[in-house]
Amino acid sequence: MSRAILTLNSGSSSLKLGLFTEGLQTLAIGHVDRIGRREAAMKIADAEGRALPVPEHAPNDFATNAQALKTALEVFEADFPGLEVIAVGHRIVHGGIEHAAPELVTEALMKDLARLAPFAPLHQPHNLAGVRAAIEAFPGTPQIVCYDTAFHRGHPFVADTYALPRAYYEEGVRRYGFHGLSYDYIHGELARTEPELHAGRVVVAHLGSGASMCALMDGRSVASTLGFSALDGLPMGTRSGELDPGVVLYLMDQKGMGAQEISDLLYKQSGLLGMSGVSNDMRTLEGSDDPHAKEAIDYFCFRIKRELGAMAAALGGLDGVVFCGGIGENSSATRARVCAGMEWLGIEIDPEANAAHARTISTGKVRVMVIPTNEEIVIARAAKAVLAQ
Ligand SMILES: Nc1ncnc2c1ncn2[C@@H]1O[C@H](COP(=O)(O)OP(=O)(O)O)[C@@H](O)[C@H]1O
Ligand SMILES: CC(=O)OP(=O)(O)O
Ligand SMILES: [Mg+2]
Repeated sequence: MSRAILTLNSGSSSLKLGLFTEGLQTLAIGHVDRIGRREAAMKIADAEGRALPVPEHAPNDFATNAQALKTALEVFEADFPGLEVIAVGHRIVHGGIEHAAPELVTEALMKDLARLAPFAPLHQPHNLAGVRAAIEAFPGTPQIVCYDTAFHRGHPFVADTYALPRAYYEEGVRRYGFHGLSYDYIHGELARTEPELHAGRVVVAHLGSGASMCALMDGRSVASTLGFSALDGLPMGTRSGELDPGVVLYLMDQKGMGAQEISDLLYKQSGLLGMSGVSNDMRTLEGSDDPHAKEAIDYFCFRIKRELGAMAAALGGLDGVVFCGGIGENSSATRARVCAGMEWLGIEIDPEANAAHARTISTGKVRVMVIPTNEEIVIARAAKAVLAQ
């Protein structure tokens, strides 16, 4: 029987599972896409990217995150019979002020993390449901959590605060930033393969269903476009991104909307979906000739460009840009749009390298790279480290 570490990562529309040896070699990565939609499906591949069998499943096996997780675990067990899972690592989106280092799950910790659910309603409840499901599936096995907010906790005060009365900052109304596991991975890859660039000023654009950008100085996060919740900054699949708080006051005062209604609007009906009226999925938008789909893409790219300028200012210059996440890794059109007209900042793209998704796609003084992110291995490393403590 071989021993393995399992990782779970519940995104807002997808679920990723990783299976690793104790030595952190990848055995398999499973991916359930478009959860809750008719096209939802699971893929599982070995370390070389070769597809492994997915047994027949009913259409509603992936109707909710919890169902998708149950189905995915069955697929893993069928493909790896007799496996002994020695630890399960989980991505938890929000760690709040108190939680940064990866840690073992206890009942008290689960309660504490559940209190943060209102800060990240699209993620935290799914994340915690994943932990509960894994406890049930692997009773007695250590469950380890690591936090998407942790990588940003060293932000300078000006990048960590809002201009509210001080008491709000003290009680936790801060700019946390997210996608920290992804940025941690990219920082590690840069340190390993591009040490000079790593020592410089790099903006990483994590563009998936959730999207954000992070300014790295010498490998440390100094600013992020996401703030208190996973709603700030860039527009996302179904989330508005940055919004004048006056809009929220208007919705309350003039339209009589309550908190739940506004929350649904901003988390689930806005962003690429709301603007286009077509889809939250970049692949669908790129294939659509609806003018509103085009406008949604225009806005997405414009905001990334604007934030890139802002982050370069926060860094006092720019040496590199890294694209990652489902859109960042796969949409050459988005990368080309974001980089167009940025020569003033030293950004120039080689169209052929960009179309081929090459690791380096730039010709100018700023190095522009496409690095596939790997939140799963970051979770597995954390789980192994906590096990060894
Ligand atoms: N080949 C592609 N071209 C354009 N967009 C893509 C492509 N493949 C994936 N995407 C987009 O990536 C996004 C999902 O990113 P991902 O990082 O998997 O999301 P999540 O945040 O749910 O983990 C979707 O908008 C999807 O359309
Ligand atoms: C924090 C966040 O937006 O996560 P995801 O990209 O998984 O939705
Ligand atoms: Mg994601």
